[in-house]
Amino acid sequence: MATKRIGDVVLDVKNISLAFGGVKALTDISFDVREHEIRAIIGPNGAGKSSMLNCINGVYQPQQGAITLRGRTYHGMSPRQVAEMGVARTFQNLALFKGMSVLDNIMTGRNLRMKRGLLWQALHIGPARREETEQRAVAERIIDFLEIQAWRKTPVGRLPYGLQKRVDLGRALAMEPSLLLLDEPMAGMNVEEKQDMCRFILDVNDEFGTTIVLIEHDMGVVMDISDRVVVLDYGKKIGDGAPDEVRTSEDVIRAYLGGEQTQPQRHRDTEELPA
Ligand SMILES: Nc1ncnc2c1ncn2[C@@H]1O[C@H](COP(=O)(O)OP(=O)(O)OP(=O)(O)O)[C@@H](O)[C@H]1O
Repeated sequence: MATKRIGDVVLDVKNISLAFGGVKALTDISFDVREHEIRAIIGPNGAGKSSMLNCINGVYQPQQGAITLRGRTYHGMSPRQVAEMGVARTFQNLALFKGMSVLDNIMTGRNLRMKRGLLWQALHIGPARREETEQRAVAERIIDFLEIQAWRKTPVGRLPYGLQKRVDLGRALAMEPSLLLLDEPMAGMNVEEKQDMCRFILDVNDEFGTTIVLIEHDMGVVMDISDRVVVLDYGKKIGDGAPDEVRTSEDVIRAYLGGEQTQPQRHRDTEELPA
């Protein structure tokens, strides 16, 4: 296998602090993400992982700090503006239209790329029709890539959970992102579904060159596919480095195992760090 080429920093997260009233979700968090990297964010429940992704895609506006994507620093940008800069995400709790087909759900990811307005699309004439045909071709290519051709006309709500997660990935890929944020892509999956999802994430990273930031509770998966890992605990960064460095860090082991006597609810059975 060819050596993976990691490039320059594309996302720079600097001194981010975010609070909800008295709850400090994130305190002074800094880390960077390099081109073509798979960067994981891990930590026990409530550590601030989803809040971090929500800052990166513009859903939350941190009270302090700055996020810079490819040299552009966010200043009160909306999620749509961040998406237009090439950032797409999947969600912990799927954000799909259950009654719509696989193809139509993936087409919703193309909306950002549509040049013609809604009126043109509704009238379905001339350039709008041509554009829709082109957009459908892209959606069909994504369906082939994710090996979900057999269900392209099936309403998403009828699919098993693992396939719904794959469609959610397809909807995000339809935005042709340069930075893909994955919020617990393996949650609720069986072993076989996890293996498939791992393969697709690695293929997206490899074949499209997409940079990926992912939150995941399954430590085996994180250690297998990530280039570097950030560890959060109670909103603070307690580790940052290659999977092997993080795995052997005393602070990280303490956060996962040490708290077990006092706060068992913060731990999930899939969360254990492998020996
Ligand atoms: N919209 C919100 N309003 C109020 N508090 C919030 C909000 N979002 C997150 N929090 C709080 O911020 C802290 C961090 O939550 P967050 O969901 O980011 O953690 P997490 O690491 O993603 O947890 P999990 O693994 O359980 O999904 C928690 O104390 C949570 O209750």
